Amino acid sequence: MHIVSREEMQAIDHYAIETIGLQGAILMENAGRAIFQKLLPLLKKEDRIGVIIGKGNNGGDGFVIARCLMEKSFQTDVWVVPAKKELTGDAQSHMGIYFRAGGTVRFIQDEHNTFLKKVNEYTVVIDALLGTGVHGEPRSPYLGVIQSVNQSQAMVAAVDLPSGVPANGGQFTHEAVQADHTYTLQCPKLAMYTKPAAAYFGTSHIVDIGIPNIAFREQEVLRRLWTREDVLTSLPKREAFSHKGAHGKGLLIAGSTEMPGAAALAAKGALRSGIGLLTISTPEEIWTAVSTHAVEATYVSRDDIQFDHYDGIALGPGLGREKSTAHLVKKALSHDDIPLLIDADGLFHLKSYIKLLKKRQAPVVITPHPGEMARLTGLTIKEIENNRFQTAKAFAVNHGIYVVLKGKYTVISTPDGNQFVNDTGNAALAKGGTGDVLTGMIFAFMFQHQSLLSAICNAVHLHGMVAEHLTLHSHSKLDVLASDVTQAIPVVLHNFYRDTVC
Ligand SMILES: NC(=O)C1=CN([C@@H]2O[C@H](COP(=O)(O)OP(=O)(O)OC[C@H]3O[C@@H](n4cnc5c(N)ncnc54)[C@H](OP(=O)(O)O)[C@@H]3O)[C@@H](O)[C@H]2O)[C@@H](O)CC1
Ligand SMILES: [K+]
Repeated sequence: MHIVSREEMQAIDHYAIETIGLQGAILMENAGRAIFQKLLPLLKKEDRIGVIIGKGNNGGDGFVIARCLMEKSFQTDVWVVPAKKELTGDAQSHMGIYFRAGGTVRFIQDEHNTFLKKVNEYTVVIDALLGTGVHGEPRSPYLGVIQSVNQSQAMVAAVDLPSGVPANGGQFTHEAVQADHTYTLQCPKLAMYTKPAAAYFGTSHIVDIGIPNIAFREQEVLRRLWTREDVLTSLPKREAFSHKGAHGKGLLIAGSTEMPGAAALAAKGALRSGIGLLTISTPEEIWTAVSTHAVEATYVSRDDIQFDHYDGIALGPGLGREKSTAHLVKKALSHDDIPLLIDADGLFHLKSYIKLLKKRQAPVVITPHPGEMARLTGLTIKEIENNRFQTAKAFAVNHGIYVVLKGKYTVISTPDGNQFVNDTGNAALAKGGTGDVLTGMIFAFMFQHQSLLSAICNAVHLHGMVAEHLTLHSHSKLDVLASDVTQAIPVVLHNFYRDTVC
């Protein structure tokens, strides 16, 4: 499923209307009807419903929903913000259809006090004020209407976007509709996966309005959600006659005397995700501590590493930021025909050797959180968070690497500019050590998947699913530990393999 910017959505709409000939009024009819069908199970006959309509096409969708509600005899008031003559185009057409079908409306500017009273009495409000056409802070009278919707106790169902939320996300501080449900038309907009916009959506529903796929292909939208179906069709199949050497001989350079746990967690993540052979390089003082948790691994001293012996290298978790560990990053980068995964303190050192990235033949994957990304790019964390998609893509393309920018919605960017968003996981993962487990999972998958991209995306997806599994069955979001994540990988993998179509 594609994820689009406001401009891409407008271009896709335009293509569907002008080139394919699927008229705007038809798309609007499809949108309103499809939203109504999805909304219907949430409605009760005794509900008092207010449909609130703005002057653009978002309002036009509202007229279609109002007609569907009227046909099913729901108690509905339709409130219109602009004067009648301000409505144009498809919205005007659907207002006409609504009137000729027997509908009536009230204008907020004529009955402002009644609107304020009524909005508090509604049990359901349909927000069809502003959609992708909004720019900047909602102006009067929209701002006041948004405030009264937010103060009401009604369940708020937003059409396409909660009104006032910019479709492209980014920083904003103005008031916007706080929806309980948002019915996003055709495909998600960037706002759904960025802060602070994502918090306004409530439960998101994607509504198919019939725009043909060719419209997306023609616009070359390079961003999409990585779905459960993607995982099920790309999980690796283990050949009956395979042997341990066929599933990756990996070197994990991780851990320090202060952070032995990071090495253990990354190792456990890799071992639980199917790596064939794992060698861990940690300071010798902590071999015993780490090997208690990773008995299946072998160990190598930092001075004795033979980089060429491995199919891939992961480095960084708990490595430490001393100069003595920096040369390991340089050495790993210099062995340019070995795939490399860099995380945590490895990313700290990477900044000094960033030019080596372009010289490599084998792929590099980095897994920064926004703080690490800020350090690598020289931007602030705020700048990263406000432009997650753009900064991650620019870094991936400029350096020819895969960037896994972690967060509530982790964004995976490829060297050729494609981006994939992960929507699994929850706040149980907001804890030290869970990133180390993810590094281990990606590392193990790198050796076993058909493509590096599906290896990375599947690991991120399953890591999130493990958190969801834990909080659904046996844990709260507070008490999940990174070691719990490693222990629950098997049940989640088991469930996925049960459903797999590989
Ligand atoms: N195109 C299609 O095929 C389909 C589109 N569909 C639907 O159309 C929606 C997009 O429609 P849209 O482009 O008309 O924009 P929309 O969000 O309704 O509002 C624009 C109006 O708001 C106004 N306005 C802007 N900023 C403002 C502010 N800060 N404060 C106050 N007012 C502000 C602006 O006025 P202006 O500022 O330009 O004078 C303009 O009049 C989309 O989200 C989806 O729901 C579906 O029907 C499927 C088919
Ligand atoms: K809306």
